[in-house]
Amino acid sequence: MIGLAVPSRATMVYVNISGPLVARRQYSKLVTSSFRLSLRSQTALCRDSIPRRFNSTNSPSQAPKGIKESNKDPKPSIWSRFLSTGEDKTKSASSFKKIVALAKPEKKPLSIAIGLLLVSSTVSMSIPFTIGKLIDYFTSANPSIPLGLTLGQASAILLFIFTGGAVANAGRAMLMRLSGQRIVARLREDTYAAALKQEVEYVERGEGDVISRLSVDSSIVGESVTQNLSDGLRSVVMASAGLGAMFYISPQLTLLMLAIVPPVSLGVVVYGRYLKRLSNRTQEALGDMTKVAQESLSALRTVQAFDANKQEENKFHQKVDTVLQLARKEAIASGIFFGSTGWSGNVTLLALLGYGGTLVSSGALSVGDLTSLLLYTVYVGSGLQMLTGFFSSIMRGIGAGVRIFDLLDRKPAIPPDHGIDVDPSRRGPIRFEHITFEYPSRKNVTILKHLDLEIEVGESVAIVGKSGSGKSSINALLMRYYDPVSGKVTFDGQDIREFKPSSWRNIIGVVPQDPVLFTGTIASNIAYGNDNVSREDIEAAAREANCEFIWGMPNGFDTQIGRMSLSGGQRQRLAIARALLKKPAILCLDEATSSLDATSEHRVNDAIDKILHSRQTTCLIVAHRLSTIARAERIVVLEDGHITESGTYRQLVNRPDSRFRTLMAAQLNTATGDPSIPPTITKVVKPQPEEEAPPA
Ligand SMILES: Nc1ncnc2c1ncn2[C@@H]1O[C@H](COP(=O)(O)OP(=O)(O)OP(=O)(O)O)[C@@H](O)[C@H]1O
Repeated sequence: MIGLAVPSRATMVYVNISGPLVARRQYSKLVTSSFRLSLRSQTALCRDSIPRRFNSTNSPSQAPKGIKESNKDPKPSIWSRFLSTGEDKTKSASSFKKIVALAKPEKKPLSIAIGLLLVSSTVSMSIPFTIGKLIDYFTSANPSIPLGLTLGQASAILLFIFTGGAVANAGRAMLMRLSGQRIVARLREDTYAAALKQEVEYVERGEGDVISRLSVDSSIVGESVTQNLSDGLRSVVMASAGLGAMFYISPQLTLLMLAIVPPVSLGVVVYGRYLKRLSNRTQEALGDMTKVAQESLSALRTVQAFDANKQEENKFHQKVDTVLQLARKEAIASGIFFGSTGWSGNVTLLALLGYGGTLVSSGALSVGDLTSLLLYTVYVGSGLQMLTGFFSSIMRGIGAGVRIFDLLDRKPAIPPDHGIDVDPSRRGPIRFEHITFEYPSRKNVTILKHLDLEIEVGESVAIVGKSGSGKSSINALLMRYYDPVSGKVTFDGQDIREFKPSSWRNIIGVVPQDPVLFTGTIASNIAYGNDNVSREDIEAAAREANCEFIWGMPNGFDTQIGRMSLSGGQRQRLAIARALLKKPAILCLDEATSSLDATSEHRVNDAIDKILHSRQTTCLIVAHRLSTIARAERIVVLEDGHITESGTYRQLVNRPDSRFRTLMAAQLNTATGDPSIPPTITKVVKPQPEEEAPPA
């Protein structure tokens, strides 16, 4: 086939045969880089934040939006794939506008780049003309050069012009790429900030598929405003300047070539739209795939303990297969598209050569002009082909933009910065007033039913109840991760919905069951979220939380720790220190000792005791262990969504028909297998002195 190559952006685009290659290369680049990026960022970003109830199996109710939509119509008609719906069109139009707006801060470098693009394209477009003139010069019996230049002078001028073109091209590529990367960086930061503002449910359930938006979608959008814009402009310049030059050389031959443009343009539009839809589905599928990988890799110990490698491989295989099926569809579509456009290009060239040959024979056209014209045809063809790529990339960018702007524009159900600030020194009772609550994702299940609970300032209250009775949900409401369906939670007589959630959460210290430690030093983990604290404050909090083990470590508070490098009890005490450093008005302990052995439990309880006795801190304790429960001044029993019993430990165990006693007896029986053990005595195993005491 015709082996002419014309300069393209990074590679040479070979007319007729390279279309499918380019498309395939771009696609495989997209898929592999998406996976690489997603996986890398997933692992880095989510290493420490696996939600407790995170579920990656995509039941229809939990599937991301796009997948849910595609599941609704398992057999869409061929045409429905090409045509956009009204809502889709509006979203795409607004996404396009926002993508253009993203480029605004880059106006200066982009304008320079466009100027350089025009220079380099003009130089490129002069090549066929020059080659034609050179052929005529060498084949003429009476050669002459315009302006009376010698061949040497003309060659020197041409070399100078081509060098200038190459420099302009290099400058254009550099400026475009840098602007693109800056746009991607801004987009990522904004997307990340928007994700952090969302309510926990949205992110934990993977609804926003934040990771693939951060990694893949932002790159696609960034590319579409810069690289694609640059390529698009270049191809427009190539196609239009090429056509102009062709008209100048031979209008008849140009009209012959133009006969092919309308059908190709229609194909470009249809193919572009199809690609956009396919690309959206591919992004969703890639998101699913990385979620599966992320979940199992972050739980590698469990996977290996259950010898579940094969099971995980199968799960991953299914997700990879979905991506592959979509890639197959795109491969078929691009094969048909590029095959047919390539074929039409070849036929046009042959027709031009045939008709042009007769014009040369009749003396109506010189050999040089025919050569120029054929070269311009290749340029125009290549320009059109690049426009196809440009169109489909823009479509892909718009699709990715829709997904990113969905998240950027999303109003969180509980905006963290709305409301009034809470004075950190403020103290007051907490009241749960007639609370009815259901999780937004399970609206048909009422977890709390008209629950009333009051906790006085400085009082410690333990909530007990069967597993799944809603104890942690009470904590979640207090933290304002959710709002009740009806009723209200008040602090010092004021509805907590009036407070700015970030400021409200700041006066609460939380010690969860499985505390998360972030990569960094012990000191930075204790000071987490607290920028202005001294080393003395950190050490004091650690001392108060019985974290003597820190003084025994080689680098003390500067020891680097990862998520898994401390024991459960040590992590728990570090979490207590972290909570204490805030000097919180309210402390929430969510099953802080439930997974610890007796020795660690004792040390943690000892730390809890100090808080209960020495501070004016209101404590809400969700606990299973008797040893922890008994420390609270008051115990409330949660059953069937409301409080059924309330009193001190002694009051509750001595009550006839005590529900608390039944609950605890069941626990003890399960633990010991001995139904005769009375639940009235809290036995705390005296620990062996195991750790170095902290310096006073
Ligand atoms: N994010 C959530 N979305 C939907 N349902 C949830 C969510 N979190 C908890 N649930 C459900 O709400 C109910 C109460 O859960 P909760 O965690 O409050 O119970 P719990 O008493 O703390 O249980 P446990 O003692 O086992 O930790 C359970 O049925 C649970 O499956």
